[in-house]
Formats: sequence, structure tokens, C-alpha cells
Amino acid sequence: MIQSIVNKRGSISASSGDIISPPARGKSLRIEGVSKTFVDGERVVEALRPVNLSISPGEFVCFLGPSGCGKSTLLSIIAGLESPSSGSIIANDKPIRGAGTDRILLFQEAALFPWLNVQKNVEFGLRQTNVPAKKRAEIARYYINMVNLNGFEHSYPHQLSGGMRQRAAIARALAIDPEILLMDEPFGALDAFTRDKLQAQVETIWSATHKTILFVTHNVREAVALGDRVIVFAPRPGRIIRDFHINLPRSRSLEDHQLVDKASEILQTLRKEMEEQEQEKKIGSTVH
Ligand SMILES: Nc1ncnc2c1ncn2[C@@H]1O[C@H](COP(=O)(O)OP(=O)(O)OP(=O)(O)O)[C@@H](O)[C@H]1O
Repeated sequence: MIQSIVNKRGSISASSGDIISPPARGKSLRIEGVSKTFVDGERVVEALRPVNLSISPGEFVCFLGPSGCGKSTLLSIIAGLESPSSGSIIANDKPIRGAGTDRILLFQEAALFPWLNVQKNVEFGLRQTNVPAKKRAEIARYYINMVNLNGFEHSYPHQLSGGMRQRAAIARALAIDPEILLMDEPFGALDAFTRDKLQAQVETIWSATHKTILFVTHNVREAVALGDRVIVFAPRPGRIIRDFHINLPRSRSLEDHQLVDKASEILQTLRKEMEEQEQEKKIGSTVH
């Protein structure tokens, strides 16, 4: 569907026949010794122990782990919304300094403007960068098509379902053409059926656009279904405990036995780590 609109040179034919530049491909990311400690009065929270991670251009990487293990903190640091306590993030050999249009962060709740319809929401970022009105409309229509929201251009966010709102938010992010998409539990608030459909859609969009995607989830099967890699985090303090490479063929079915086996291997790793931590805590509380 999407591939059919992208011609042989990689340019996109919009509905009017205009040619829009091909989407920018993903950037590489190097996360070098990135840590974060929050200090709130007397309270000090070590949210993230130093993380080292190398991500290739166009890789789909899932961050998996229980609540409070620093996944969102790391994503915010990569987005440039939070500064690290130590270390640095390098995108395509350039250190990140603050937020930029090469990295877009998407949240669980689609942050659409309620006073703008879908078309205007998707056009919003393009308006900020002074893209002319005609081209803006064409690009927005292209991405609205990509997320299967054609026919809803004039609907307002309150007239859409949660899944449709999230698709509109994805279209708005893609319209800015970031090289890196940062998705923080984007489907966490959706029912299982809608979630499955959106997972498949994100995978299709990813294979058509070759963006680098970092995707935070609590759901092990979702991580294995989508990721080239699943990076497993553990809490207190937040840190990476394993980096699984998922070599299963795409597109993946959640019911596929290899996927189920991989998911249970990852879950076992996480359980073992949590049990060991509990054990250490118990020993620590008895030895004084
Ligand atoms: N602004 C902040 N000030 C103080 N502590 C914070 C702040 N943001 C996060 N933390 C703490 O840092 C730790 C990691 O939080 P973070 O939100 O990154 O975890 P998470 O793995 O994304 O959790 P969840 O899956 O529930 O979203 C938590 O203990 C949290 O309370």
C-alpha cells in the first residue's frame, strides 16, 4: 500500500501528481555513559545507571522493563527534553544538544491540538517550518493516507477513537520527517485488538520509511513482534541488563511459536533479575 506510492527513485507521488521529497532515512545513535539522577530536596533518585548503547540507522529497538526502570527517562534524554547527569548522545556522529526536528517523541496519550482538525494537526509542524500551504496540504494528505485516516481529514480529535487519535499523532510526527521516532508506550491505553492493528501499521511504516525507531513498552510480546532488538531494563537503580537480537522473519505473528518462545525467554530473564534483587534486599535488611 505505502510502497506503491513511493516511486523507483524513492520520491513520493502525492495525490495531485506533485513530487514530494523521499522521507529521510534513520540516523545512527550512540548512547555513551548516559546516567540520570533526580535530586528533589532531600530525595535523590538514581533513575538511570550509565547506559552504553549503539543503534544502527533504521534499526527498530524496543526498550522493555517494569515501571520505574528509567525507560522514559532515557527516551526524554535522547529527545533532548531532559539533560543527562553524565554522558552524551551522538546522532550520526553529532552530539545532541537539546530538542530537534530530527527526533520526535510520541506519548501514550496522543497530544493533538483539540481545536485543530486532523489535516491541520498533521500540517502543524510544517507550518512552523514555513512550508508553503499547497505543499503542506499535500504532505499532510500523504501521511494521513499512510496511517489509513483518509476520510477523517476534517474530524476533530474528540470525534476520533483512541486508536485513530494515535494514528493522527503518528502522521503528524512523520510529516515533519524526523530521522528518529521515539515512541513511549504509544499503544498502552488501547484495547488489544486496536493495539495489534497499530503494531502492524507501525511495522509497515517503518519498513517503508527506514526510520530509526525506539519504542518503549511493558509488553514482552509486543517488543518481540516489533523489535530488531529488545533491550531489557531492570529498576532500582534503572539499568540495562540484556540486549536481545530478534532474528525472526517479518512480518511476525503474536501467535507464532518462535515469537512466544523468545518472549518467554526474555520474561524469564527479567523475572530472575527481579527475584535476585528481592533476595539481595532481604539479605541487606537482615545484615546490619
Ligand atoms: N522529574 C522527575 N523527578 C524526580 N524523579 C523522577 C522524575 N522523572 C522520573 N523520576 C524517577 O525516575 C525513575 C525512572 O522513571 P521513568 O519514568 O524513567 O521509568 P519508566 O521505566 O519509564 O517507568 P514507566 O514504565 O512506569 O513509565 C522513577 O523512580 C521515577 O520516579
